[in-house]
Amino acid sequence: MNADHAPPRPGAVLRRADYAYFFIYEMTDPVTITALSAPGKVLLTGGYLCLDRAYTGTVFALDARIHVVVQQLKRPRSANAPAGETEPEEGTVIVRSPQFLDAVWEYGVQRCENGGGVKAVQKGDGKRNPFVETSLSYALTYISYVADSKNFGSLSVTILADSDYYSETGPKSSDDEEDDFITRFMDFGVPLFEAHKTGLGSSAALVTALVSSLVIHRTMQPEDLGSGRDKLHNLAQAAHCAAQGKVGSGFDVASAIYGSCLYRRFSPSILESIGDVGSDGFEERLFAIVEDSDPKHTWDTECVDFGMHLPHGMQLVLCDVDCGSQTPSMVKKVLEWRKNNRDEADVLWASLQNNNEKLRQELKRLAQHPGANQGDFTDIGALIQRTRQHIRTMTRRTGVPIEPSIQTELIDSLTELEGVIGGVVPGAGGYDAVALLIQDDLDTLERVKEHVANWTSKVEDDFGGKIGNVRLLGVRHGSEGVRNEGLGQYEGWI
Ligand SMILES: Nc1ncnc2c1ncn2[C@@H]1O[C@H](COP(=O)(O)OP(=O)(O)O)[C@@H](O)[C@H]1O
Ligand SMILES: C[C@@](O)(CCOP(=O)(O)OP(=O)(O)O)CC(=O)O
Repeated sequence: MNADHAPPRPGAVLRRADYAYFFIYEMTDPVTITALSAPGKVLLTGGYLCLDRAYTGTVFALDARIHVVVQQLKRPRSANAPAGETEPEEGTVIVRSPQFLDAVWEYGVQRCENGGGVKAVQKGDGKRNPFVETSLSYALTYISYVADSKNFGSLSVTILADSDYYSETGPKSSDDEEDDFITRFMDFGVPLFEAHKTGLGSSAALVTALVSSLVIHRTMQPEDLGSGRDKLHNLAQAAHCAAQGKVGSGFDVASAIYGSCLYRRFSPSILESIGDVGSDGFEERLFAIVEDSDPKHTWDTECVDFGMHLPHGMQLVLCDVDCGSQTPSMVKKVLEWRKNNRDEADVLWASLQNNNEKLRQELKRLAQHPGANQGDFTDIGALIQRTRQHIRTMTRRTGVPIEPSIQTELIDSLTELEGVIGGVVPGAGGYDAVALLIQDDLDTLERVKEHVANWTSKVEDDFGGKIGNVRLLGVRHGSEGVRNEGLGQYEGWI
């Protein structure tokens, strides 16, 4: 590393040595605490379709967010330390998720030979958290490569999640601002791995907030978040895919970074040859992926209209059915059916894409021209119904419970309520939470709440499923992606 390197010109494309400049000159006295959050998601339309780049998905970011606070426990060795000074002992990263019982993971930082990067190695024999572990390894590898230093000091990382990510949390008062504030971060009182997820995309929000906070903490300033967003997206997609053990469409990570958007996925080949942390040359491959510097594998994610809002007078709510579905096996079956029935699938996929696009355009038109519809969302309701018809065809033809009949019954009955515009099974569908577009007023909210509180199914499900308690989650449309956070809200938790 050359400490005499000249500062990069403002606006210049940064090279590795430039990062080293920042690390030496700007980061020798690093900020001691960094806090960021990233939102959960709901894929309103485009489930299964958006796995293929030929189609798109409309994804809404939610106001339920996962927060990560990084604190520097021990400063890294100064870059100006005299040559030959012995390296201090290896750094430690302690990760806590204090809302859950026994959710503490302690990692040693292992430097790998032959450019293999930096591996977070869990100490002790507690249950591993692959999303935390992989995010640490990927973020620390990237940071150490750009800063040309493997010295991080010791870090403490605290994860805090909004209540609606998990079903255990009990009904949250959704129209009482004060209650919402008091219960912002709940003590869930259960071990993390026993918590029932509501399907808002906790792992994507977590990975995004975790890698972003570490990179900002060590190689950028919080003000750089906007300009660094694309790189953080690339890093978070790579880490999330590795932790999941598969390349999904990545819509959840994209919305965690950019917020609500029309999403077209990246070409899977971009991440296919990255290899494992520790393999020879891993750090260089990861760097090329994050910096988008490999001309053979250029990032081609499209997030159109990101940060988009719902039309004035409309709100998005979710009704949790406390059941959950198995997305990977559903995806496998749907894709298999598509492969074996290509002609039929192409017609169905095209009809869905076409109608979903009309729905998105109408939402956009109304958002841009408040008052154009005089509060009448009938057209939106009709487009939602059409999309659902296609989804039900998909359900019948694939034999996968995307919109099983007990969900049809629930959504139909909700749609009949005054003020409810329409509802869908978002994402992969199944027995997950249903998403409703409603008129944004307290009476409608009250009607929905009451309806689901007294809900009992009267049909026999076509896939044998059962709905437990249905409850209106407190979560709403959030639109914004990853963002810096103030520290006041974490009092008592960090
Ligand atoms: N609050 C949290 N603290 C630590 N890890 C978490 C937290 N929330 C989620 N995770 C990690 O994400 C995993 C859940 O990811 P996944 O099964 O993909 O669910 P989701 O559909 O919510 O993304 C958990 O098993 C855990 O590893
Ligand atoms: C099928 C999909 O297109 C959408 C799945 O959406 P969900 O919102 O159901 O996802 P999970 O939270 O991971 O279960 C798969 C994908 O796009 O990766």
